[in-house]
Amino acid sequence: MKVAVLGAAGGIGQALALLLKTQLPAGSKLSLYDIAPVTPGVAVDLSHIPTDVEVKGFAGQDPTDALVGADVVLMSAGVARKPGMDRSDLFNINAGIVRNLMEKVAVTCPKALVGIITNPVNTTVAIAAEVLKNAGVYDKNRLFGITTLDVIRSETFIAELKGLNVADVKVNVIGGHSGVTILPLLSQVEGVTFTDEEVAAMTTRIQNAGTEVVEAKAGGGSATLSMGQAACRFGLSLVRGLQGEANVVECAYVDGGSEHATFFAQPILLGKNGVEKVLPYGDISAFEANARDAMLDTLKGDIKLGVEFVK
Ligand SMILES: NC(=O)c1ccc[n+]([C@@H]2O[C@H](COP(=O)([O-])OP(=O)(O)OC[C@H]3O[C@@H](n4cnc5c(N)ncnc54)[C@H](O)[C@@H]3O)[C@@H](O)[C@H]2O)c1
Ligand SMILES: O=C(O)C[C@H](O)C(=O)O
Repeated sequence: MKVAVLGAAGGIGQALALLLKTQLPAGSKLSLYDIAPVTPGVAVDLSHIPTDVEVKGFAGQDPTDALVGADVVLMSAGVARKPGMDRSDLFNINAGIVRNLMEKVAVTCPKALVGIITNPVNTTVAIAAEVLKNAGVYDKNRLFGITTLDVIRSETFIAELKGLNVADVKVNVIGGHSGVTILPLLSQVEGVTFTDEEVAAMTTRIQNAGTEVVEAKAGGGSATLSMGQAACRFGLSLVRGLQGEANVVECAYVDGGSEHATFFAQPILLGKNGVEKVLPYGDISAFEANARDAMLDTLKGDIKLGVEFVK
């Protein structure tokens, strides 16, 4: 199994690479690419950790060598938010970065499962899809916007609020990955009841959690360590699916035939070809149905921006 991380010298990339080096199955290969010249050094550093995962690092303008033979590509290349910015403010720089990298993916490893971390995810995933379509290699089951950070935040915050063991808390988060498009389905959390006030406050906290980190880092970037953990969880789930493990389910932002929007985050069953099945997200409360319907214009606008950028 070969996993390539694009943006591997960055805050997320280095955390993710460390977690993958220690958690990928024995015999895996980890390929690190970034434009930053330090990247081969990051790989040498990681290679001294005694696990059976071979690490190679690549720097420069062309990711091709890092992508050859990749089964999974996780992309965090791009710029991060500073206080006062929205994720959509990253579009001007990150759209071109994602397009250029995806053009290389399309040629070098068109069958790889690709997980996009680079913001604004609602838009960059649409860009990635258009690039793959233009190259004639688009398979909607192999492209994912990684929204796992919203899931692990939900699990953490609910466990804290309700005094639960976080390992027992499972939450679906649907929609997209920014502001009102992040919708945790609190009504479905087993063994927990929330007052209306708690639902409103918890939903807002989860939607604003990225901004919470951006402000706390005071100009030093956005979530990197929690995102490294989230991307590792999702990347390992992709690998487990590829290896034929049964019942691997994650929420992700996919082109899954949703009635709501071309791309929509919801639970998916992962398998040997990526998305095995898009799962229904189940019954939701009136509050959640209203929030879902209210987000759709924003989400569709974000997607349109990505499609038009490539056209
Ligand atoms: N999906 C999510 O939930 C989520 C969570 C946190 C952050 N993010 C996003 O992830 C991205 C990365 O965040 P970060 O904190 O790691 O930023 P960072 O600045 O620490 O790292 C980004 C890395 O990308 C590299 N890079 C830039 N252009 C490149 C290119 N063309 N090819 C290869 N590498 C390139 C940079 O050299 C840098 O090492 C940001 O867009 C951020 O908003 C997404
Ligand atoms: O908020 C950001 O800009 C980064 C990321 O999308 C997050 O949710 O932490």
